[in-house]
Amino acid sequence: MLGALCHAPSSPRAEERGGAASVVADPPLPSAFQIWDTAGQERFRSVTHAYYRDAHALLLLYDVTNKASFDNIQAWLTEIHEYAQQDVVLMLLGNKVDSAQDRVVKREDGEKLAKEYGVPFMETSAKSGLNVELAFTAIAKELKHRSMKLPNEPKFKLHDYVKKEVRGSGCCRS
Ligand SMILES: Nc1nc2c(ncn2[C@@H]2O[C@H](COP(=O)(O)OP(=O)(O)OP(=O)(O)O)[C@@H](O)[C@H]2O)c(=O)[nH]1
Repeated sequence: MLGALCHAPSSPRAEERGGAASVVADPPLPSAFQIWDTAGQERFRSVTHAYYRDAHALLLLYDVTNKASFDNIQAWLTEIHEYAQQDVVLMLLGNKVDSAQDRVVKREDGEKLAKEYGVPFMETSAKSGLNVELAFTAIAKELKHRSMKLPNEPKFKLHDYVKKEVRGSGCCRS
């Protein structure tokens, strides 16, 4: 699954492209975000990039109980490199950590992959809510800081923020 975030301007300029509507940020200060959930399945791959090519941020999710979803991440990253905006904010999320007994992808594997590609990483659970708000808050803060570019404010560091705020699943990390 791939989540795409776009700044949503107050009067959106939506463009129909190949059947997909994308919203482009016009004003420098976003007041809201549009969140798109795109299909993660291989058979939709050829149309998915139409949904995320104008996105300002992409949340790349795999399922910690499904090794194939983790193995797909590299292909997604290659795709994103080709089709997404050059300065798109990326975040890798290992979801379903509430299903500890079914876990097949270790946290360390996610961390390693994220490090390889230089993207922030955290494990999440849509079921328990673990780190879900944090993931969106971190992306929102990054996009806000980028669009405001206040010269006297210290630069927001997404990686550092995520490292400081991230919570573990309860079993292994506080
Ligand atoms: N236990 C658990 N189940 C989850 C979690 N997130 C999603 N699910 C379940 O996993 C299944 C698939 O969820 P979807 O949200 O459809 O997955 P998806 O990745 O969007 O699927 P695609 O449309 O193929 O991209 C559903 O049955 C969800 O209820 C989670 O954090 N924990």
